Formats: sequence, C-alpha cells, structure tokens
Amino acid sequence: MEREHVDTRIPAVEISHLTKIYHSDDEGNKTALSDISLTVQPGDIYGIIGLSGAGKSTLVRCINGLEGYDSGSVKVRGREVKGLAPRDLRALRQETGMIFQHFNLMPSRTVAGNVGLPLRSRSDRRSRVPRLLDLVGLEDLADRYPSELSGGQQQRVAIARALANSPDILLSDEATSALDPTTTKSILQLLRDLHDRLGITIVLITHEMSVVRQICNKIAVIDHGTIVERGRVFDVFANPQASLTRSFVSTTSNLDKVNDLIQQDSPLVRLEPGQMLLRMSYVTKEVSEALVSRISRIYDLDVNIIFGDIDVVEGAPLGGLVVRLSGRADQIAGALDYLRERHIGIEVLKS
Ligand SMILES: Nc1ncnc2c1ncn2[C@@H]1O[C@H](COP(=O)(O)OP(=O)(O)OP(=O)(O)O)[C@@H](O)[C@H]1O
Repeated sequence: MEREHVDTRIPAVEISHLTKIYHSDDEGNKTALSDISLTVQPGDIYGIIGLSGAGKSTLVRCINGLEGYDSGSVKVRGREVKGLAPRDLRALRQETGMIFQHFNLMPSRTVAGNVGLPLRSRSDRRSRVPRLLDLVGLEDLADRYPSELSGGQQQRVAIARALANSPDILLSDEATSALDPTTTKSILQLLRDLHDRLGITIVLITHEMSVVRQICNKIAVIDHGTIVERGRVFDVFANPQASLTRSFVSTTSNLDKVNDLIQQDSPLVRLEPGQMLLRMSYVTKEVSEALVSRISRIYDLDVNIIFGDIDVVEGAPLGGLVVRLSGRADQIAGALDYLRERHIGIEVLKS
C-alpha cells in the first residue's frame, strides 16, 4: 500500500524520562511508568516485554495519545504527543495503526465492513479493502462475519483494518496472546512480511520472550514501570544482565533443563573418569567455524552432544549445546581455551 515518504532521520518514537502516575481518590497514586527513555527508529521491530502490570499498555497508550503523562516527553515522528490539537491527535492515530489481544472487531459487520471502518469515502473502501484483505491473505472471506472466523483470521482482519490508512507505525499490544502457538507463529510471520514489504515500524508489546525472539530486532525489558534492560535482540538473548531478563530468556531455551538432569542424577549426564559436562553457547554473532569437529580433531576428544537448542536470531545462530567431553585433562583444557578465544560462552557443568 502506498505511503507518504517517511523521513528516516527522525525517530519513529522517541520517549525521554517519561513518568505516568494514575491518580485515584480511593487507591491513592499509582506510578505506572517511571523515567522511561527509549528510541524506536524507522524500520525497527521494537519489542517491549514485561510481566503483567509492568506498564506496557500504559506505555502504548501514551504513544498514541490515549493517555496523558505527568512528566517527560513522548515524540512520535518528531512531534510531542502531549498538547496536540484534536485534529493533530486524530492524524497521529490515523498514521499509527493499532492491534490488540482481543481483536476488537465489530461483530455486526462483515470482514470487509470491519476493514473499511477507518476509511471515510466509499471509493476508498471500494478500492482499498480488497487490497488490504489480499495483504493479510483473507481475500476469500470478505463477506464473512467475525464469529465465523478463527482467532488467527480475526487478528488478520484487525491487522488489515489497522493498515487501512497506510500507517508507518504499527502498535501491537499483546496481539498474539490469545492465540495458540501455531497461529501465533503465522501472525508474527505476517507482521514480519508486512514490515519487510511496507517498511512499517512495529512497536510490539508482549509478555512472551519467544515472540520477541521471532521477529524483533530491538528489545526493552520493563519491570514495575522502569526499563531494566534494553538492546539489540541478539545481544540481550546472548548475554542477559537483569535477573528478570534472564528469567524471560530461560523460557525460550531448553538448555537449563540440564540442571534438572544433574540434580536427578540422570544417566544422560553421569560422567566416567576423564569426562566433563560442558555448556557451549553463542555469545557473539561472529562464529562460523565447525567448532565441535575442530575441538574433537585438534585435541583428540570425543564430543558427545547430549542436547542442544540453537535458533537463528537477527540472522545469526543463538543458543548452544550441552556436550560431554572425553579425553586427557590437558587436551580438554586446551579445547576450552580454544573455545574461549573464539568467543564461545562456556560453562563447566560437571567434571
Ligand atoms: N486506569 C488506571 N487507573 C489506575 N491504575 C491503572 C490504570 N491502568 C493501569 N493501572 C495500573 O498501572 C500499572 C501498569 O498497568 P498496565 O496495564 O500498563 O500494565 P501491563 O504491563 O500492560 O499489564 P497487563 O499485561 O496485565 O495488561 C498496573 O499496576 C495497573 O494496575
């Protein structure tokens, strides 16, 4: 869908020192966001992850002007959201599509009727709705009603509706949280395709790290209204700093299972004399060697892969292997040095 040229020099969203307090007579003041700063560049798929109540939805609502804020600044396409005239606020929302967990479709309207809702003129609806439906793969369902569709199809309708005014920014608030894993994957794939084809910037709110891993390039982790960690997705997954981030990352990998196996004294992780149980992980993107066969050959070791979990994130392998090494102690030590020099994360689990 055609869109005005986007100035890629101006951040899509720039938030500085944002603080939002909910004031309530009954329950007193509740600080939902405290000193939040983050910058979303045009073309980013920026994941914002946090537990329930962390402040994610409040943050999105500040970005699209649904919620005011107490201090700090929220700029969308270079313009401060607070204090926008109603007309400018309407324009901001038109240029900023939004999708939600529960789709928010009108049950009394057909698929085509829902998608065409944001479009003012009949001619716009006639020309654009079929193209929008085509974009989300629902061209055959135009005359159906939401109740006749699966959850994934309903979210596709909502995505088409969010794109009706050719926004350059899409805000996604837990858009896959009500969907099963397979449907989640297909919706995330669709968002990625739309990003690649339309160049749309996506701000994606979620509580699932696997969602971030699948499509985001940047991530901010939010905890009780503050950002505890941010960075490129690969770096944060490879080397999480905050304990909350570490616990999110651990939900996406089975490598921690080895600790249970050790505790249960599983035969899988029992060692003979001269053996070592090792976890090897990718911590940088610059690894392209056949490491397992190299250390086996150079140091005359048997390397038994017990299990592994490697995914491709931002175009580079991420994750690792749990292996049992058998060989002479000095040879094993040499192999560990070899791996360290090549920036492989190593953790001796048992020896
Ligand atoms: N309208 C409101 N009035 C008072 N407090 C609110 C209001 N909306 C949210 N809060 C509080 O602000 C905090 C942040 O809420 P928010 O909905 O932004 O979190 P969230 O991370 O999106 O959580 P969830 O995933 O459960 O929706 C919570 O403690 C919540 O109770």
